[in-house]
Amino acid sequence: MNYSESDLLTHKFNTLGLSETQDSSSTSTSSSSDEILEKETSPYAASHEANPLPSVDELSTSPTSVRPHVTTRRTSSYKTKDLPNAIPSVRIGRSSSQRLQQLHGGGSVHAINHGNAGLSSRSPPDYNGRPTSSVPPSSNSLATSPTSSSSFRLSGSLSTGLQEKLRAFHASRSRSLPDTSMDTASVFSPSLSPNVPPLLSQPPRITSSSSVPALDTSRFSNAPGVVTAPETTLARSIAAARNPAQRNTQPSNISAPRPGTMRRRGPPGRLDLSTPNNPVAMPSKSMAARRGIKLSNVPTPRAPNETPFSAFSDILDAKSGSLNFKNKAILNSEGVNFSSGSSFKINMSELIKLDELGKGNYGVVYKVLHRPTGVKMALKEIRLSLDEATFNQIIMELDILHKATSPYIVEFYGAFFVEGSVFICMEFMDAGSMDKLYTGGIEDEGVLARITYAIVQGLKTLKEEQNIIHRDVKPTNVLMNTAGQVKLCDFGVSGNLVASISKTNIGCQSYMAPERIRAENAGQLTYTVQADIWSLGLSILEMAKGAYPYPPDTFNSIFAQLSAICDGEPPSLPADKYSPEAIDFVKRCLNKDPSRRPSYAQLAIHPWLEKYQKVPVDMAAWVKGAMERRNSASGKADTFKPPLHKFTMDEKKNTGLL
Ligand SMILES: Nc1ncnc2c1ncn2[C@@H]1O[C@H](COP(=O)(O)OP(=O)(O)OP(=O)(O)O)[C@@H](O)[C@H]1O
Repeated sequence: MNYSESDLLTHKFNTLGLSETQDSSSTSTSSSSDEILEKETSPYAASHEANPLPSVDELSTSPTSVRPHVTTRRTSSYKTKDLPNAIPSVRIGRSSSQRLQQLHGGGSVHAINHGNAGLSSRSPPDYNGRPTSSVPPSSNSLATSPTSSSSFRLSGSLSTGLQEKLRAFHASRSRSLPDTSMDTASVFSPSLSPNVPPLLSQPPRITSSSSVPALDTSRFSNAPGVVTAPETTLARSIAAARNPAQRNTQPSNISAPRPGTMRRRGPPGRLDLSTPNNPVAMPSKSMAARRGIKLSNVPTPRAPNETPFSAFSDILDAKSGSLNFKNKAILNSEGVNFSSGSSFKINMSELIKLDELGKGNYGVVYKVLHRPTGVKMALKEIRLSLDEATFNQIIMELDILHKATSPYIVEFYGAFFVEGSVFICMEFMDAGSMDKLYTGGIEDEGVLARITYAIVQGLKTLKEEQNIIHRDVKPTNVLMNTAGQVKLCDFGVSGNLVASISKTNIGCQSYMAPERIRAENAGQLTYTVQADIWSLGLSILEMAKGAYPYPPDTFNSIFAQLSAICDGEPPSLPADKYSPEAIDFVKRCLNKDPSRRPSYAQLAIHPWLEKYQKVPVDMAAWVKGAMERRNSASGKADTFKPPLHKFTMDEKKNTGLL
C-alpha cells in the first residue's frame, strides 16, 4: 500500500491514532459496501459463490444491545447499603452452575516469530470436501504486499504519545513472568487513581494456619461486604476437587458432548441422574425404575479403583458423607441446605494468594485459595477509574454469568469491587492459557480440532442461550486444565465494563475483524457475532503456527498491522501440514465479508470438527506435554508446592510437639 503525503495529512486520528479515508463508494460498516469490498479484494469470492453458505444471523451487538439480557434486579442479599465503602454482598442467584463471567479485554500484542503467512496453493474444499474452483494467489507477505483495492486506508504514522503507550504495552505483554510490582493498568489508563494500592502486592500476612501470603484485607476493614457464591456450586467444586474424575465433564480422549447435551437443571427436588459427561454414574434399580430406565442398558462401572459408591459420585461424596441432590439440596451432618434460599459466602479475608497466574492489560490474575472450602480459584483484578454507581451496575450485569453454563465456559463464582477495581472469582484452570501452551505450534491436527470444537461450542452457547457476544476471542482467553478440558473466559457480558475497558484499550486490535477495525476507527461501536468468528480463525492459525499469523514486520506498527488485516489477503494454514478440511475451516472463518462467514451451528458440523469428534484424541496427554515444553522453555516448574504449615501454639500442644 502506498500512502501519499496528502493521505497522511488528511487522516484524522482517533484514540487509536488511526484514521480512515472514505469515499462515496465505501461506507465502512455497511454490509453492502463490505460485499463490494470483498468482491474487489477477496480471491475467495468466486469460491463462495460456487459454494455459498447459508446466510449468517447478523446481529446488532453494541454493548448496550447485550445489556438487556443482564439481570439488574436486586436480590435479597444484594446489600447496596454496604457498597459505599467497598465490597458489595453479591448474591449469585439460584443457579447451581455458575459460570465464569466474561470481560472484554481486547486483543493482546504478541512477540511473534515470522510465521508462514503464505497462502495455500491448494483449493480448499467445500463442506463436502470437494475442492473449490477458486485458487487464491500465493502471497508470502501480508505486510509488504497487501492487495489494496479497497478505499479503506489507515494513516502511516502514530502520534508520539501513542507510540510511548505502545512501547509500554509491548513491555508489559512480555512473555516472561510478570513482575508483580508493575502496575500495568497505569500504563494504559493514566486516569486510574494513583492512590489505590495494588490489592495483592502488600507484604504477605502470615496467618495462624499457614505461611501463605494472604490478601491484604486491610483494604476491606471498613467493608463488611462479602461476595457470595451459591453453596451448591462450591459444594460441587469441593466434590470435584476431591474426586478429579467427577470434575472432567468435558471428555478428553473420547468424543466431546454433542450440542444439547449440556447439563440442565431439572425442577427442584427432582433427582437428575442423566449424566452424559460421566459415563461411570449409574442409577440404582429403584431410581432407574422411577425414571423409566432399563438397567440392562446402564453401563457397569469398570475402573479398577472404584468403590460401590463411585457409580453415584454425582450425588454422593463418600469422604464427607454428604449427599448432593443435583445441586438442589445438600444433605450432610449439619442438616440440609437448599440452593433456593441459602448462599455460600466468600469473604475476601478468606482468600489466600497462592500464585500469580498472569498479567493482562487491566490487572493481574491470581491463583487463590478459599480457605473454608479448600477450593482453588482464579481471582482477576481489573483496575478501572469509575464512579461507584457504575461499579454497582457492572457487578449486577455480571450476574448473568451464572446462567451461562457449559462445559466449554470457565465457571464463574462471583464478582465484587474494591477501591477502583472489579474482582472476579472464577474457576482455576491449572494448565493456563493457550498462548503459553502452543509453543512451536500445534501440529497434531486432532488436538487443534478438539480445541477449536470447544471454542465453537463455548461461543455458540453464549450466543444462543444468553445472546452474549464474546468480543475478545484470542488464545489468551482460551484456557486448559490438566484433565484436557478447554474452556473460554473473558467474554463481554457487562456493557458498562466493556465500555470502560474500551476507553483504555490501546494497541489491542490484533484479533479484530476488518469490519470491526473500520467501525471502531469511525467511532462506531457496532459489533456482530461474525467478528468473533474472524477472531476464532486468527486464533486457530496462531495456535497452529505457534505465532501470531501476521508477519513481524507488521507487528511493530499497529497501523501496518491493521492495514494488513483490512487490505491484505487473509492468512491461511500451510497446505503441507494440515488437511484440506482444516484449511477450509480457517478460510471460511477468515472471509473478509462478515456475512459470508459461517454461523456457529455451521462451524460445529464442519467436516473438520466432525472428523475429530469421531476419533480418540488424548487431550490430557497433549496438555501434559505442552506444559512440560512451556516449563522447560521458561525454566519454571509447574507444580504448585503447598506452603509449609505453620503450627499454632494450640496445635503444637495438641499434637504433642510441645
Ligand atoms: N481462570 C484462569 N485460570 C488460570 N489462568 C488464568 C485464568 N484466567 C486468566 N489466567 C491467566 O492469566 C493471564 C492474564 O489474564 P487476563 O485475562 O488478565 O489477560 P489477557 O487475557 O492475557 O489479556 P487482556 O487483558 O487483553 O484480557 C492469562 O493470559 C492466563 O494465562
